[in-house]
Amino acid sequence: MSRTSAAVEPPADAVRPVRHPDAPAPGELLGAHYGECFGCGGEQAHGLHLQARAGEGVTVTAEFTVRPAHQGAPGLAHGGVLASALDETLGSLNWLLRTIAVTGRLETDFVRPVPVDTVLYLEAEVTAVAGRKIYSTATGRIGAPDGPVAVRADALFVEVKVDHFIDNGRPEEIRAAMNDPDQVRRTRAFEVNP
Ligand SMILES: CCCCCCCC/C=C\CCCCCCCC(=O)SCCNC(=O)CCNC(=O)[C@H](O)C(C)(C)COP(=O)(O)OP(=O)(O)OC[C@H]1O[C@@H](n2cnc3c(N)ncnc32)[C@H](O)[C@@H]1OP(=O)(O)O
Repeated sequence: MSRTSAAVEPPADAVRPVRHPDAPAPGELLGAHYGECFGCGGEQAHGLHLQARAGEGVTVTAEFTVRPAHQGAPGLAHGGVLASALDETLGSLNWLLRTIAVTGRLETDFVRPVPVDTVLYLEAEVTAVAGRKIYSTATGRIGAPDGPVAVRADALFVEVKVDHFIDNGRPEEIRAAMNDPDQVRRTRAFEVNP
């Protein structure tokens, strides 16, 4: 059962997404965009530590293991954590477009409960682009990459300038990010125009 709303349906003038020529090759890990990111950062003790891998076209795959820190009901993943895993996987797609974008809307279907220790196999794809709006879709399967679908999502990301973060982020983290040569390099790479 999927009840996708019109807000995440591409408009008639949307175009197919174009993979950036410098996007990582299919099979390559994308790496974290920020060490403290709850979704992908290696420095967040209870984060998802999700690792996304480039696929063909504008697609990615990712895996996320549900840990005890991610529970909602006893022994089961919290729905918000599963939505975070979908959000992070969908967000990582924008790296293949070399576009900085944030989630405007995320519509999630929770199809099956996901027990602790389960590996969630995620796949995501950008389906269309209309100006600053990026439309994408994702599924998360349990047990195996071709296992039963447990969660799925449709999303609208909106392209932003790096100023979005500089103007809105807490100054101490922004300062630290700007002093981290690695973060600056990642951000510059994002800013390259196609
Ligand atoms: C060196 C130091 C610096 C550090 C650099 C770091 C680089 C990091 C790199 C990468 C980070 C990636 C992070 C990934 C993490 C996973 C993804 C997330 O969880 S992101 C967090 C959650 N999301 C938000 O916090 C957004 C909060 N919302 C906003 O800021 C605004 O609402 C925003 C930007 C989404 C839109 O605001 P507007 O003023 O720019 O633009 P308007 O005109 O409102 O919208 C543009 C178009 O989009 C539609 N739109 C916007 N929101 C919509 C919605 N919710 N539903 C439907 N349509 C929507 C509008 O109707 C409009 O469409 P029409 O052009 O008129 O056709």
